[in-house]
Parts: sequence; structure tokens; C-alpha cells
Amino acid sequence: MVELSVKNICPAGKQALVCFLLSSTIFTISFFSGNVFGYSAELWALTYWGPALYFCLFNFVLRYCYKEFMYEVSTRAAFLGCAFATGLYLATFDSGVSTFGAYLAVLSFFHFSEFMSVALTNPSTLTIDSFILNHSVQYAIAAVASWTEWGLEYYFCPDMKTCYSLSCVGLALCIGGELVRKSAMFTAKTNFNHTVQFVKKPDHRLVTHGVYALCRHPSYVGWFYWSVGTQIILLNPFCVVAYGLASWSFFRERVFAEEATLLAFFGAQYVQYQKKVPTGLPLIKGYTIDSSQ
Ligand SMILES: C[S@@+](CC[C@H](N)C(=O)[O-])C[C@H]1O[C@@H](n2cnc3c(N)ncnc32)[C@H](O)[C@@H]1O
Repeated sequence: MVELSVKNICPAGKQALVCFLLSSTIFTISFFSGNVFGYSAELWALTYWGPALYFCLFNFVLRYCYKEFMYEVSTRAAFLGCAFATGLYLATFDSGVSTFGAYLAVLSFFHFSEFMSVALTNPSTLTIDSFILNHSVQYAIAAVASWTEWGLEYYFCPDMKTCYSLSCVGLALCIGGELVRKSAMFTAKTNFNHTVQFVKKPDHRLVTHGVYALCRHPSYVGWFYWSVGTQIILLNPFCVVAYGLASWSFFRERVFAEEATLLAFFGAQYVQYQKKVPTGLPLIKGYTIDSSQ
């Protein structure tokens, strides 16, 4: 049984936590120093060049102190910490830029928390991919498309990006999605894996309690709503629709393939589970014995 506590966190998890917190704190202090002390030319330089200088120096130190995996973890966690603080800072702007700031904070926190959740729940599977920064080419294209849409609309129609109440609905959807996904990871623990398993491990147990008693694929449900939520935060009308359709079609295929393996692993036990509990994703039924005929 894995005991979840910060004390028991694995070395790479601790390292990621320290780098994320240190970087986000230093960036936050630099960015917000102007709000506290007023803006002078010197402080302006400190506010913007300070964080950049820190980031370069910190990476230089990391390069000499850590090797391979630990170095890769440290730089990614530090980068995500900087992005998170930058997002928080931009979110305080009195213009449409604040929507991009909120999005940046949500995005960087998501990738950091994915790594930390694996570090806490299933450390033996922890790799650099646990940040899921390099999820897929499609994921990268989708991100760039959303930045492009936001940039074009902000440039040509800045008023479009000031519907803050709608942006807050997106934020609520992202927070809800995060909570559901992380509840799934913390409930399934070592049975959860970022990549679908095609060979059953001897200790793989079917999880049907907690959030898995409400839906069969809570981590996908959370990610689905989180991804649509990010586009509502950005007030991107085209990407809201495109993300909804792309995520839905991705999860429909993923659930189908995953359930075929789960039926092979757990047989009648999984059939019973399917009868009682829905997938949780709209209009997705999953793989039933009938689908194979
Ligand atoms: C990325 S996780 C996703 C889990 C689940 N689909 C969800 O959305 O919460 C994929 C791994 O979880 C495992 N898995 C999925 N549902 C499970 C369950 N109810 N009990 C145990 N393992 C499960 C699969 O075998 C697969 O290797």
C-alpha cells in the first residue's frame, strides 16, 4: 500500500517541487515588486530583467549540479514554475491579456501537477514524459492553434477578449476538470498509468470505488472538460468547438482501445462494472462485448 504524503515523495518529485516553488516564488516577487514599491525605471528593469537573469543563472547552476534525469526534471519544473508565475502576473492586467495570463497559469499548473501526481501515486513509473509536455504532435498543434486564434482576435478585436465573466466559467471548468482527473489518479494509484497497458501486471487491480464508482473514465472526463475550459478561458470561439470535437474523438478511440484491454484483463468483473457505471464522457459507450461482433 502506497502511503501518500510529502514526506514519502520520491527524490525526483521533491526536486520538481523545489524547482517549481523556487522559480514561481522568485518570478512572483519580481513581477509584483512594482505593485508594492511603485514603478521607477530601476524597478522596471528589476521586474523584467530580474526574472530573466534568474532563469539563466538557475539553469546554469542546475547544469553543474545535476545530471541526466534530475537535470531534465529540474529544468522542466523550473520552467513551469516561471510560466505559472508569469501567467498569474498577466492575469492581473486590466485588458484582454489577463485571459491569456489565466490560461498560462492553468496550463503550466496542469503539466506540473501531472508529474507530481505520478511522483506521489505511482513513482516507479515516473519518467520525464510524466510532465506530458510532449504528449503528441496533435496536442502541440492544438496548443499553437489556440495561441494563434487568441493572438489574432486580440490584435484585430481586443474587446472580444474582455468578457471576463465567461472566462471565469472556463476557469471553473478547468479547476473542476483538474480535481476530477487528480481524484482519479489518487484513487487508482499504481493501477493508473499515463500510457494504456496492453500486458496485465500481476498487481494490476480493477478499481471501482471512489470517483470510479461514478464513471469508468474519470481522468479522461476531467481532461476533456479541462481542455474545453482552457479555450473558454481564452475566449476562443473556434478552438472551443475544435477542442471539444478533437478531444471527444480522441477519448472515444482511447476508451474503446483501453476497454478492450480491460475486458481481456478482468473479464466478467469488467463486464459487471460496465453494466453498472457509465463512461462519464458524453455519447461515448466504450467497448462492449457486442462491439467486437
Ligand atoms: C491513463 S489511465 C486512464 C484510466 C481511466 N481510463 C480513467 O480515465 O480514469 C490508463 C490506464 O488505466 C488502467 N485502467 C483504466 N481503468 C481502470 C480501472 N477501473 N481499474 C484499474 N485500472 C484501470 C488501464 O489499464 C490503463 O493502463
